Amino acid sequence: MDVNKPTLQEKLTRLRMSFLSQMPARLDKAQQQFSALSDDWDSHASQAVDLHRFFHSIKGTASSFGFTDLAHLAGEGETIMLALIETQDSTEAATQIAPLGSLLSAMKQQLKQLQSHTSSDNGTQSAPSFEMEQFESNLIAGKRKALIYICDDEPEQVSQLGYQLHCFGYSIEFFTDTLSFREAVMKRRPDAVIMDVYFPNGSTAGTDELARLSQVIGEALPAIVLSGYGDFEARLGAVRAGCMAYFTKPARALDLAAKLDELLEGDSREEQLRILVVDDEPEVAAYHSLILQEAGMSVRQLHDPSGILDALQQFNPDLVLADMYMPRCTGVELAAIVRQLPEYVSLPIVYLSSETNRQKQFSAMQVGVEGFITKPVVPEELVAAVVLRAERMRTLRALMSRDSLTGLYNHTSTTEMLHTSLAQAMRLEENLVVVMLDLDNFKAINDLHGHMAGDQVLIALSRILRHRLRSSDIIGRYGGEEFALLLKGVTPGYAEKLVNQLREDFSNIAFTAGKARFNCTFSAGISCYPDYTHADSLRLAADRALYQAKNQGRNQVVVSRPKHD
Ligand SMILES: Nc1nc2c(ncn2[C@@H]2O[C@H](COP(=O)(O)OP(=O)(O)OP(=O)(O)O)[C@@H](O)[C@H]2O)c(=O)[nH]1
Repeated sequence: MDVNKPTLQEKLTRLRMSFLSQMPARLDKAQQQFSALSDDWDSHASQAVDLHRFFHSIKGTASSFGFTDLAHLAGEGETIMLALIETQDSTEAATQIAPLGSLLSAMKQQLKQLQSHTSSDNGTQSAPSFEMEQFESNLIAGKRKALIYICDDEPEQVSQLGYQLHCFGYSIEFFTDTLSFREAVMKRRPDAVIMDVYFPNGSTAGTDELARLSQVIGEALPAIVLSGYGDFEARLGAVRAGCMAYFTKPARALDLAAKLDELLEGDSREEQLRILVVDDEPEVAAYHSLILQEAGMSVRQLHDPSGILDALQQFNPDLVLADMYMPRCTGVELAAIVRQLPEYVSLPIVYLSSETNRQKQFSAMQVGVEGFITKPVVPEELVAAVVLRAERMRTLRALMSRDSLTGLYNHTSTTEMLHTSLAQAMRLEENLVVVMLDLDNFKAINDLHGHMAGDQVLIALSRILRHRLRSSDIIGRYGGEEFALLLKGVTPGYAEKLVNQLREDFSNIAFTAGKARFNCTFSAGISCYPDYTHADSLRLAADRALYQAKNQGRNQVVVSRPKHD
């Protein structure tokens, strides 16, 4: 762990302090509004709504931050103001508002106490009543190249396999004996292990070592057995050591890569869930964002609901988490605006509010929102509620936009993304590289080795692309054996180098079909914005470059040099 990096607890404490530091000014303003309304309700009636909002928002924020007494006082103020606004009797109002004077004093008193506690705790006072530390320890690990340890006493048998796994995008380290393997695990935990069974120091030394290690470190390492033997004893040893899969030699790198991906929680390139948090209170938005970010989600905050259209277009969220009461427009109105847009009719919207009135919650949901989460939220529950709905959205979207064989974006969505990525590149004034990539002589592979062997090649290429490109890059299966890549913010020269490296690595992957072994290559054409400024011209330029690569003998990359757009 990076000791200089603030922990979740420290970040939350900062937010809470920031909230407290703004309270005196907000209380002063509330005091002025209260005095004005007490003096002359009719002339200042519009301020009543503001004062109600003040109490409502302090109730929600204070409870989120665990300042329960302050939240309770604000809740009393909210009730008084609501009754006053609803009765609309200005003669009664002046007397009914009187208790707010002592309530505001009590809030100031409470604030002083909180400030002295928080500063004497040196900023480390524990946040809300829930188990933040436990939540922190359950966080999803960040993304990086997965580290795989291969332990086999006959390195020559696995070196080729290791090399091919490296081509798929894994970081590989080899060990030839169980002792050095154990030492390495104790120093740095791998993401997964590929372990032989038989070693000179014992016929089941490999799986015995895994079993021993799992006792020492308290959990089984994600492990695959790769053994020359497939007998019952060896398999039983693997099961008892908690191994997830068993392969006998010789194993195909593609099959091992598929199993490793499965072990490493499915698709290691799975994009983060994108959540748009709409709340006019910056600290509250930051607080909820922090919880969702720490759980591995990508979060954007929007404090002014009028920015919703741009935020939807630019961020393309999987879910919107919106406050219900905001000054410019309410959460209900916001949801109705989103629902006016055909492309967002199924986007999940969840309200996050301290509104506890069931009737109000119910009518707020009539505009087609997915749920209602009441503040203060327990982080685990917020994450669970958001993930559940956002993932459902992802699944639906994937069915519509992904190719079923490779899981990559299909032709339609790749074309759409070319347009949106180009618009984004123009806005950010950064490059956008388009790569059209086509397998060489693929028809011959199908004809010689069968359609299923051809499918394995397509899957292998898509796997390499997913492993090796950044999650911000777009990878599409543009046609049968044609792929399109959209690489953001890179130069054509960098893209050429990258694609050439991919081309070389891919050409080294050995495929098998029955007894036959074969390799496959691809050719690629590259074009770049701003050299070309229209989606069609970008794609056509990359296509022309690809055509040139094919004509020049295949297995090469050509960059389009523009004459005119
Ligand atoms: N196995 C398999 N083959 C496919 C799939 N989609 C398209 N193909 C095949 O891809 C082959 C493409 O052949 P061609 O367009 O002649 O190109 P090529 O043989 O790769 O030759 P060049 O592109 O000129 O190097 C055809 O045989 C298609 O049947 C698929 O999903 N699976």
